[in-house]
Amino acid sequence: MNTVYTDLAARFGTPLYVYDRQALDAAIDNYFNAFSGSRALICYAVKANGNLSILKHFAARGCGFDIVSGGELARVLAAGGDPAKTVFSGVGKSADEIRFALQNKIKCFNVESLPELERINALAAETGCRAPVSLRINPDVDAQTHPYISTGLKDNKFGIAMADAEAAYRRAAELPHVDVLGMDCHIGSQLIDLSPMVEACERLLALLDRLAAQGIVLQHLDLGGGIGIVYDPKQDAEPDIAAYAAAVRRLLDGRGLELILEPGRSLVGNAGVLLTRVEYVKRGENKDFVITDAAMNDLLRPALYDAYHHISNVSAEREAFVADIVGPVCETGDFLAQNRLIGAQAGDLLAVHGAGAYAASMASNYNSRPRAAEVLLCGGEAKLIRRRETLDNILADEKACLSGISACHH
Ligand SMILES: Cc1ncc(COP(=O)(O)O)c(C=O)c1O
Ligand SMILES: N[C@@H](CCCC[NH3+])C(=O)O
Repeated sequence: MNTVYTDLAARFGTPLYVYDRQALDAAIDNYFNAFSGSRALICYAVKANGNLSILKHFAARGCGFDIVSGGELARVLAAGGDPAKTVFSGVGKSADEIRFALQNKIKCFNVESLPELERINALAAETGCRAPVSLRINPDVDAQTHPYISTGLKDNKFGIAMADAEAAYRRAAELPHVDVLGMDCHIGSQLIDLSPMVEACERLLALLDRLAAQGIVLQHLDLGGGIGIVYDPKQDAEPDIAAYAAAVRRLLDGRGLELILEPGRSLVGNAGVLLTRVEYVKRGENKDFVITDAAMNDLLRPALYDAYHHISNVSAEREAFVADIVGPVCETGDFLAQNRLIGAQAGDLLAVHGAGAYAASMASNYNSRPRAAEVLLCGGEAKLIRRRETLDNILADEKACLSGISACHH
């Protein structure tokens, strides 16, 4: 029995996300050690877990941030992160988001298309400044990951095609209100074999050389995020960050480029669990179900990608049976695991592992379920870093509009 988890569940209720600061530190140290000696800036990808206390911790550890919305920039600012270490990715940056980022003097826009480049130039002119830009190049490398989280193939919506890249850089160099600083890519997420990332780096460097020959000299190379984590200890191998770092450092040797990385999942994924209580065990003719108080709105990954998360019984070891572990949401796709060998009975506390990344940040209020609380373990101390949402929180914005509706009655 894990008494820490049992105590936390009793104190804060379930479902509950629990993160371990020591594990966050170990993950960031892993990157710092692998890239020590190179000019590398780690820009944590806020989308993986944007909790303000986690951002504050990464900022204190010297990290910058990778954002994909004005909302994520607001998070970085609220957490005391440095906009001058913040890069802005994403295919659909709105004019308001671009203005907000210009006003806050972010490090760089990772530009994903020519129309976006023109818009940034125009808005920088309007704001009376120059916009720092990098072009996100789609290297057409197969990341060999789930198709929904593969981003570096020609058919994906992300980045500027390699074939169009030189012309795009020439256009950027002509624009009066942008400073062309760098080049970036991000080929996908949850990569276990990192050789496609090295291949992408090689392709980008070849492009960088072709540009230099035309007088367009860049200062930084941003290789994105994407390094995977072990979700299933029986199946997954640990990605070799040190070997990846060594390969990248060899390729960059003597080039004087600043290296930027945008890891998300690999910094937080295995630092978190989702604690959930078993409400019922329902035995069926063909199938058994373990019904928990956590659902797809708390952890979407199994429903969305058929993703595997290891699930353990925190309360007791019991005789195991095969069951679907499902939540209370009214969707057949609402499962945390399917056909899983698990020993559990009503009232038991379960831990869903690998829930530090893309769990709380993808949570929703579907079925009017309040989003769960989040706790950060700091040594022996448990700190609440997000209060459990209340029904009042959920209803407030609609209640505020109700009187207008009654006025419409005929
Ligand atoms: C542009 C960009 N950078 C960084 C990340 C973070 O990726 P990961 O969590 O796989 O490290 C993502 C998400 O895949 C992304 O789209
Ligand atoms: N949300 C995804 C990863 C997408 C990464 C965003 N670019 C996951 O849970 O695995």
